[in-house]
Amino acid sequence: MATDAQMELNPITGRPYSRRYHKLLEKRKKLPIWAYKEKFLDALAKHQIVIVAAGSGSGKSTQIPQFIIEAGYAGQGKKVVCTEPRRLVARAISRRVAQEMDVTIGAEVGYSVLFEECSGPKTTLKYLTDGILLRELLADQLLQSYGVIVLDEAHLRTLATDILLGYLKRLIERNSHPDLKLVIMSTQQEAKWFKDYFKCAKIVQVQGSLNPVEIIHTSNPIGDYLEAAIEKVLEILTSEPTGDILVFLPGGDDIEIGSSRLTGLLKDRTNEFGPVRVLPLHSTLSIEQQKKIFKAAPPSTRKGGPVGRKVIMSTDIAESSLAIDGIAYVIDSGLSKQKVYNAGLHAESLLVLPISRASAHRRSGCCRRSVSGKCYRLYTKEFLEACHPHASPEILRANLAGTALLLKKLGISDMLHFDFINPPAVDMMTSAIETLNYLGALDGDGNLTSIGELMSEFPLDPHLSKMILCSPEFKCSAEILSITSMLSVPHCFFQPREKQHDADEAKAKFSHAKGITLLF
Ligand SMILES: Nc1ncnc2c1ncn2[C@@H]1O[C@H](COP(=O)(O)OP(=O)(O)OP(=O)(O)O)[C@@H](O)[C@H]1O
Repeated sequence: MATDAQMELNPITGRPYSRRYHKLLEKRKKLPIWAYKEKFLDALAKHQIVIVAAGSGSGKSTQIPQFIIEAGYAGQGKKVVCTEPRRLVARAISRRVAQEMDVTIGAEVGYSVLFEECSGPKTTLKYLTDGILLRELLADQLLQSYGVIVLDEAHLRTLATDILLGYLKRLIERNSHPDLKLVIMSTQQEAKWFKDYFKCAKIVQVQGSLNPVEIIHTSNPIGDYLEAAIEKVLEILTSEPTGDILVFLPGGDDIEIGSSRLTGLLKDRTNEFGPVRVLPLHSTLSIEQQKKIFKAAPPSTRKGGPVGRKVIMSTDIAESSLAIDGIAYVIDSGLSKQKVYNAGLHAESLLVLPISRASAHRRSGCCRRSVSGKCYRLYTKEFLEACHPHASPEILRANLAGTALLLKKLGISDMLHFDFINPPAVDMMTSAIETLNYLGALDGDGNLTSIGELMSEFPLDPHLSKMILCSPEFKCSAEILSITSMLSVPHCFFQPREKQHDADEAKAKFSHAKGITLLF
């Protein structure tokens, strides 16, 4: 017979809660953030801006928006939105939250990322990328349709989050939307940045019950981090007790090569290592692949035999954006891919660079949630000491032409005096304004021209939007649209070193005798 708790009706759908809801609720109650629910809601009731300072895995991304909904901040035309810097994370977390709330994804809980809208008229909680919220400002400058805006992972300091912080600060200071509440979520170490910026904000510090981590550096620099990481995985599988392994590598190609090499090395060796599931984790993963990350490790294949494990090979996405349970060992290459703008060449590049000390700390923290763990750093202590304390905010190293155009469209004419949390260098801003002037988006007085107005409607680099707008004159719109599309998405051609020949053959189908390849 169903118990009273099982017969309880979901106030959102009017239907009894499912069994999965009750199972997930038990898990949710064990998250560190759960003990801070009242404290957080009390702070939100009394303050317009609340900073949640919590470590990775405390449950802030999934629970805080639900607490806000339960407390009645949505409804009467107002939504609660939560920004994530990464598309994959917005999708993954919103799906999980829909399950936890026992509703259908795309109905009451939805998400919106570039090229994908999964929400409807009933949506009251929406996860979206910070870039999408910025674009939404163009249609609703006072953000009238939002009751609460949650900026998650603010410590990552993406360009879009920094602009949103500046814009929302201005909106709140001018009292343009007095009912709006702003929640900023960050790791503990970086919360101070936001408190200094928003003096009137209330901080809610969330302490997690974390286990100790043993940190092991190499004594000498490593030549080939991928080989070293694979060797370390095999060593752990052979000599360390049960627990999953998380390997941090800089990019998708390393991850794909590493995963296929490791899978090959483990083939037919279940008796020795137990069943091991090797899983890549990077931005271009499908939803099906991404779901596997959260599934428990495979069970043992024979009675008394070694237990199963997961080995996840990931970019920095697992560092603080996605919390994965059961990790006992972290292997850290000490590297990540970072976007760098070269103002001289007017070109942006993705470079493999050393991580910051804060990043190394976060990576090691990934193995201290459920069991006490070990973090193997594939670099020396001296290497770490030479690293920057924090990654530099994207706004200090990015091409700002698109930002300048957007701010102009939002009526912020004096970008040089805009209150950014970290103002970019004056010459970077001047160069952005010069670019817009050169493209005809601004007139001599720095005002938006009519073509500048149109350009700002495209979620693209201003060079590309100008190119599209000029293409009808030269009767080449179809070609320009293809080129712009290819330039606006991540690299479309996957070329694993081990399958170079097959990859080249597949790519050759797209080449044209009259086409040329430009090598910079
Ligand atoms: N997409 C998902 N699928 C399955 N479980 C998930 C998913 N996302 C989160 N979880 C579960 O919810 C827990 C809390 O995750 P949550 O993302 O809220 O933590 P967090 O404190 O925000 O960490 P982070 O800063 O790393 O995102 C995780 O430990 C995991 O058990």
